[in-house]
Amino acid sequence: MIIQKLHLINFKNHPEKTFEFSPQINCFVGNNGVGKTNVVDALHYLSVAKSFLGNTDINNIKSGEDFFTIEGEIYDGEKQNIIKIQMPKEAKKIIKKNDKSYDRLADHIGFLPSVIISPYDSNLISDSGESRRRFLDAMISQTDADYLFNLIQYQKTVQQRNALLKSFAKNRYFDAENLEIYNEPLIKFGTRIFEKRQQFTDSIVPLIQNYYEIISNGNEKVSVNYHSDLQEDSFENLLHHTSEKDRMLTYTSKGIHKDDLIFEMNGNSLKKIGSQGQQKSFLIALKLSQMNRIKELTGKTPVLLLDDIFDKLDDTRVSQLIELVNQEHFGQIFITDTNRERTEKVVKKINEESRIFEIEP
Ligand SMILES: Nc1ncnc2c1ncn2[C@@H]1O[C@H](COP(=O)(O)OP(=O)(O)OP(=O)(O)O)[C@@H](O)[C@H]1O
Repeated sequence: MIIQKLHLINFKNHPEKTFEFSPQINCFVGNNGVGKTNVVDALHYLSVAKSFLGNTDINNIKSGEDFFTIEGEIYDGEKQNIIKIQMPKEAKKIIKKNDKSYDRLADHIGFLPSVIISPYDSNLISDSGESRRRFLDAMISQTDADYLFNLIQYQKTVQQRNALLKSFAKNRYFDAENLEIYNEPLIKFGTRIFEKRQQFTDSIVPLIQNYYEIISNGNEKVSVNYHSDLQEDSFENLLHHTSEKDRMLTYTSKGIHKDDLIFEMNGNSLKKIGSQGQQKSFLIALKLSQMNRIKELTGKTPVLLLDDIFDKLDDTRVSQLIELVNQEHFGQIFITDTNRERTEKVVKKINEESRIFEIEP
């Protein structure tokens, strides 16, 4: 997938801008705050119709304006497509492909797959298990439509079961049979999700380790372990054994909603002992592995968005990363950097066609 052109109107700090991209490497350079990340965020919108920074759509309309428009020309290997996202202040967001509106936003997901590596990824290491579960879910659902369906059903069932436990406590009453009604769907959907998460993690771990080894020049070893209550016992037994505890706690204490990914470096917690550069190298390895899997499972090469990628990496790691990009043919890449000289040096080393865009406020 190649983004050939991007046209922005009133998107964040950009009143109106047009970019014509190289099919290979594109760099946005300029001082802090000029709007480099904002351009990358617009590219992210073309992929999944939302910001990667977690901002609401309305906040992305340029201050004082009534709407924003992001328009992209995308070559899918056969033909040119126009994706247009319009966000009026007073109405709903509209997404059109070749002038036709999508009925559901979800129908657009998967047309232009992307992988973003940005400073905000550090949350994956520092935050609670919830952000890692969300990441795992997003990775799997990009290539498996059933997964999302199972997950939504599971989450609804947990909510209903928890509501029932709370109502038992409120009314000083307990009915084990009534609670059991929720166990069956919980087991059915939960076990499927568990198996898919386990399979996905198994498939991605060797890739992460390989990429990390290349970027770090073999300096450290990292590991990723999937932890789930369902590894201890069958979900049925777990629910059976914890029903008394759940009654006291008034929520479902065991299940895949408690899963986590454990990131380690040389056998210790990456969060505790990893330096900023090591953590960043790990996140890059993780995201490149995600890219590799999407490519393998969908046959589409995602666009790679690298926001502030070189910050905190030493020269050796930057060189290794460039070497990797050269070898693996990652497809179209977008890079932001405050340092034009460094960007020019990096781009020279990569044997691909490139364009550098100086972003001005
Ligand atoms: N809705 C908005 N309207 C106007 N300006 C906005 C809006 N949202 C963000 N901005 C501006 O965008 C700028 C930040 O842009 P961005 O994060 O893309 O900068 P950057 O070039 O990537 O900077 P850095 O090098 O520091 O990462 C800020 O000046 C901010 O005020």
